[in-house]
Amino acid sequence: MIVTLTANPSLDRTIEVDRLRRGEVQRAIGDRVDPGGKGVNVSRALVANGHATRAVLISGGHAGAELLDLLAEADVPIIEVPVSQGVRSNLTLAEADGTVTKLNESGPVLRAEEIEELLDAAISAPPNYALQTPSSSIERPTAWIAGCGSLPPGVGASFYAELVERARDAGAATVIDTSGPALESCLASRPDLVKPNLEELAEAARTPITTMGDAVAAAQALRAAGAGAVLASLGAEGAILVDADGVWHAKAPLAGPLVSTVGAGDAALAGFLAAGGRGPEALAAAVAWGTAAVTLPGSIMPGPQDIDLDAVEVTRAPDADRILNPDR
Ligand SMILES: O=P(O)(O)OC[C@@]1(O)O[C@H](CO)[C@@H](O)[C@@H]1O
Repeated sequence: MIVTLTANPSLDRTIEVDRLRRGEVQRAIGDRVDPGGKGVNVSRALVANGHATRAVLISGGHAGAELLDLLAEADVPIIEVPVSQGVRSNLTLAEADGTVTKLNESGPVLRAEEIEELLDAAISAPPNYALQTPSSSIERPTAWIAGCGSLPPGVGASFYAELVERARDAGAATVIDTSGPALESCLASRPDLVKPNLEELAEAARTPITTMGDAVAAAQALRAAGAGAVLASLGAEGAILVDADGVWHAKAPLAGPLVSTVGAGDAALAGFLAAGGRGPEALAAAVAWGTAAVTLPGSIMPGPQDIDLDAVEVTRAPDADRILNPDR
């Protein structure tokens, strides 16, 4: 059982244009709305692949109501914490050449009691979630709690550190996927895993990253600061896993044209957790799920029909001199 916590979920609206021309009135050539927020996406990907999950998220306002409807349609089990201000809407402008411009609102201001309820919901929601199958009821204790995404206004940077400590007391492993001060301040609480992208990794380690060697050194710096393992997504270069056993790199070719990178990191994290949450097999799954996600529109999460584990190449001790390009 994997519980995700999204303190700042969103209604993700994608508008497709041929080419974005700033300052002009343009007609969309396509549009779509997806449920959004990083933890929400992780749960959506898990559901799409038949894994037990619960998405803990705030709810409120018109966007929040639409978000809940979309999650119900997708059969994503949720635990909602109603808050006084409305859930945000985020906008993606997708151009025909694959360029994506994303405009994320800051989100509702949360009150102290709402923040406390959110933490409580994540920790106490699912001690023994019973998954019903036709013949039996399988007990699934919470294996992982995934704290994902930005923190809305009013939520202090120590939110994820608090989550990690409470989860540890409750016997669950934790992964944190966030950026900036929220990422930096959770490290001292020793999360089992953090999942930065290249930019977030460079920011947290306070070092520019140009090569694979730089990325590995930055991941090692995050481990030295307290993270048990670092799963860093590297765009077209796949991902690296740096843990107590060493360094692995995994990469896969795209099975079709690149359509949207939005949510690909979330799909990768879902794949990693679904495959056990540690070691090279989980890294391979992360890259297979993330690579599948970028060939799908908006933030559609890949299902088994999209994911090709056999296409992933995993190597130990990757070439340190390899130049990394964050763009796919
Ligand atoms: O503003 P945050 O919380 O950092 O990111 C939010 C977000 O960009 O992340 C998801 C993709 O990873 C989207 O569904 C959502 O709009």
